[in-house]
Amino acid sequence: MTRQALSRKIINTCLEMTRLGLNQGTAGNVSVRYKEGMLITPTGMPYELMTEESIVYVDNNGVYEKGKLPSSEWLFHLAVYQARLDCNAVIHNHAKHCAAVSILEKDIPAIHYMIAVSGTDHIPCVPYATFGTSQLAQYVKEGIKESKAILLSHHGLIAAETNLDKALWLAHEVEILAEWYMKLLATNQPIPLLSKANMVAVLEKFKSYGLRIEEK
Ligand SMILES: C[C@H](O)[C@@H](O)[C@@H](O)C(=O)COP(=O)(O)O
Ligand SMILES: [Zn+2]
Repeated sequence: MTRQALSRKIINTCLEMTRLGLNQGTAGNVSVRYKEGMLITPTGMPYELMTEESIVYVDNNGVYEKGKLPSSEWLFHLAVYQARLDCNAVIHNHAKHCAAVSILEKDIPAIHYMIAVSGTDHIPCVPYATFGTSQLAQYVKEGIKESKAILLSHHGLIAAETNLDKALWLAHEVEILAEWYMKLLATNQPIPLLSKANMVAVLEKFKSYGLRIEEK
């Protein structure tokens, strides 16, 4: 895909993220792996105002185009691409239920077999660090090796996948799981979890299940 087409796709993903209720205001950011770096949304710009020209190229050394300012979270986007060679798209948001679970500093455990969309048996919550810092990027780098979706304590969600459509799908699935988890926690009842063996069986089945969401 050309840079122009990828940039349009990034903006459409941002708009769809808002339409799905996964984000508010200028929170969140989206990137795709591109050449020797990535294309990423600019910092602090409402998604509706973005044009293809607003999208910023940042190389693997963190050097970006003159006259443009990339997302304040470019460090953790690069960290994901370094940690996961299987992932080409990264979405970050402040989805309501993901953020709520992250404020409790909790992982989302195996409450439902769809947890396996993360590629493992839980959605980890990585420690808190100030947004935009190398400390946060370091926590993200460790967490994302374990799972394609992670919660950032007192902040939100990161979802990484092979393409933007899949990353958006993953972010949506995790928000639903987070909503169920918050509702379960509110019952004050013990929460039964699927066993390791249950989750291993689902993870195995997912390897051949029709989860292929190709680029539109
Ligand atoms: C303060 C920022 O909103 C921060 O939360 C960041 O993580 C975010 O979600 C959006 O920042 P950018 O507009 O710089 O991408
Ligand atoms: Zn954020």
